[in-house]
Amino acid sequence: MPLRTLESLGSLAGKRVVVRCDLNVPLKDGVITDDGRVRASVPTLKTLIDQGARVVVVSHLGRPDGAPEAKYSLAPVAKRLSELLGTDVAFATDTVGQAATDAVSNLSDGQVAVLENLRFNPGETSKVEAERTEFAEKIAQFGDAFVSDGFGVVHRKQASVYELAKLLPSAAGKLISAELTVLDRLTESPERPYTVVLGGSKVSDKLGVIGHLFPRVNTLLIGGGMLFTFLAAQGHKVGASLLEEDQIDTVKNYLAEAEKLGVEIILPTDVVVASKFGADAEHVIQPADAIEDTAFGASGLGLDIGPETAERFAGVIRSSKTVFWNGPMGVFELAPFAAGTKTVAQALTETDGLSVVGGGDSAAAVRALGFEDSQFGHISTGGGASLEFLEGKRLPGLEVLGWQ
Ligand SMILES: Nc1ncnc2c1ncn2[C@@H]1O[C@H](COP(=O)(O)OP(=O)(O)OP(=O)(O)O)[C@@H](O)[C@H]1O
Ligand SMILES: O=C(O)[C@H](O)COP(=O)(O)O
Repeated sequence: MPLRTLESLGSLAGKRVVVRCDLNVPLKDGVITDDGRVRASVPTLKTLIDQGARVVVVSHLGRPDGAPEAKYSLAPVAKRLSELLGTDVAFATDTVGQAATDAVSNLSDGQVAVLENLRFNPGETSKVEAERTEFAEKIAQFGDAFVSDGFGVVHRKQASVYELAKLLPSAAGKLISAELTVLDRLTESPERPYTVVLGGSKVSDKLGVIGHLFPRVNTLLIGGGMLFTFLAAQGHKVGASLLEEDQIDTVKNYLAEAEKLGVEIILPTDVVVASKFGADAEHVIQPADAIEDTAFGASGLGLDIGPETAERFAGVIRSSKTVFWNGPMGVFELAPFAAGTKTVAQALTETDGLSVVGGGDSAAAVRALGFEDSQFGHISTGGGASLEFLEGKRLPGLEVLGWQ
């Protein structure tokens, strides 16, 4: 069955429409550092406003633990959304309490309200289906229809992504439809060589995906926080760098399996090792198998791939016909550790094949480093979501909308 699109909901004039967006943007001291995901939500919201719907926007931000935490408030996001839509946007200081009830009942046709962070409520991410359903029922009271448009979160079986879609007439928004059109090209006979570049810090999420990519790709380039688990699997010491010790055996198996299947996994040969996590940290370029052999010893932190590795990765990317990149190569937010990410981004702009960047932080990285969205084939709002889509997995947030 194909995905149910917005049109399948018929006229939404005068109806209350709950829209699940992924407005999980990077914030620094309460200021949005990259508004890409807010911009990406605009086409669907504008369509609904133009139809005269009463629009109730819900989203998560970060990973709060089921209770309010000021630094994860969606208030700055609601303000930015109002600027981008060119209209007032009401903000409710809770998700399903009195403030939300008032904000929704005060909406007139064509008006928008944003409710506070879904993940301030334990029901949103609960492992217990009944608890998720109970929370979804509370959100469902605010809508006559549900539009799911948070592509970045369709891989999560969470109340507002999955259960809510079963409680109201539901359909995918324009962002999800647009993302699937491009990502489908990467799953249906991609041009080869096909290279996937992986980095970032959500290491355990992404390590789980790697094995499933083997039948699909020719080369995997490993950078970012996950490279250290690979180095550890090869028997190297990694100082105080990010490491998933319980994944070392899995990674060993990956290395063996990749060799058997003829998939090339290219690991860094040099790493930028820092004395501490900070822009003013002392740092040196170090062979990847000698991370602890610096003045910082076992407290040294690998915060970027080294220049030799970056150039090697760039060469592979430039000669690929299809490249998918998820996760920064280093801590690009700190200038001394941005070079690897910049070299890889530059190479993606130079390949004559299809280049796709996936992930909130990856998209933020390329923009922060001065690249334009138009220099890439596509910038996906989904990090984990796009990766799991590429591995051919059935994603709950898409299945519930009819996608097969
Ligand atoms: N060596 C490293 N050590 C620690 N953190 C790192 C390292 N390399 C990259 N990072 C961090 O990884 C973060 C991004 O990781 P993440 O996995 O969230 O990326 P993403 O997939 O683009 O985003 P998302 O999954 O949120 O859409 C950045 O904040 C960056 O600083
Ligand atoms: O940043 C993302 O990839 C999405 O917003 C999903 O966030 P999560 O990994 O915290 O579920």
